[in-house]
Amino acid sequence: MKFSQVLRESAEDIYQGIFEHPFVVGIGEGNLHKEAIVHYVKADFEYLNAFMNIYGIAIAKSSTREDMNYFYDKIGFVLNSEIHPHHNLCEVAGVDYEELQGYPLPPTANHYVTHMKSVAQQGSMGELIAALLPCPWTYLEIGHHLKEKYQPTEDHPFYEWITFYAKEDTASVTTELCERIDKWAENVGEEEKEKAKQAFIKSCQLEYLFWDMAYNVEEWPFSLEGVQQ
Ligand SMILES: Cc1ncc(C[n+]2csc(CCO)c2C)c(N)n1
Repeated sequence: MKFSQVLRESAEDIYQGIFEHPFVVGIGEGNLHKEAIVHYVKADFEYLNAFMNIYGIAIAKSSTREDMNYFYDKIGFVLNSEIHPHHNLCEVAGVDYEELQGYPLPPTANHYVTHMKSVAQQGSMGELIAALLPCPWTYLEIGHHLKEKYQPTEDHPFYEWITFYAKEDTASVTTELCERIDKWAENVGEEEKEKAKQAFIKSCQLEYLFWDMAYNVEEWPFSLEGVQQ
């Protein structure tokens, strides 16, 4: 069995939990509350910045031009395309996207980003990819799941969000990262693979918790004023 399949199977319960999460169900049913949408976009804008930083770390760790070009290209995609689903959410919530930018990450989102960054800095290329993979892979499956279950038409409030993630682009980044990690796994021992699996599972758990963070409008318990992020 390919290593990417081992990873996916090890997280089956988390994927199912994500499909059933009230935020994800709320996208499908088109009845998400505004506070949750706003909280999600604020945190996700910063999450995407961190995601691009990590692609930058991947470039720093790359030894071939092909790898460098690959991660460079992915930064471009996050910069220019990942904003479309955010625009859809902002339209539904009736807020300007610019108003939701520059906020500190709430605790759970901060935890997720810190996990990915520390794995990226300290781990192997395989661990780095494992920590990043749940991001496109869970969204791709959410997109497919919602498309199939709710069969949204253009008048659905989250039609663009759902169709964006069910599209080819999210599928191809998932497939490409899987191919990369499968190739990496062919040349490393069990211990290395186990570390990558742990990084993958933790990111899956944190994907679930990111939805929870947004749905419950999670905040820091005390003011962050004067605290460096
Ligand atoms: C918490 C969170 N997880 C995943 C995504 C989806 N996503 C972010 S960047 C990217 C492309 C990777 O090259 C994808 C699919 C998100 N927006 N927010």
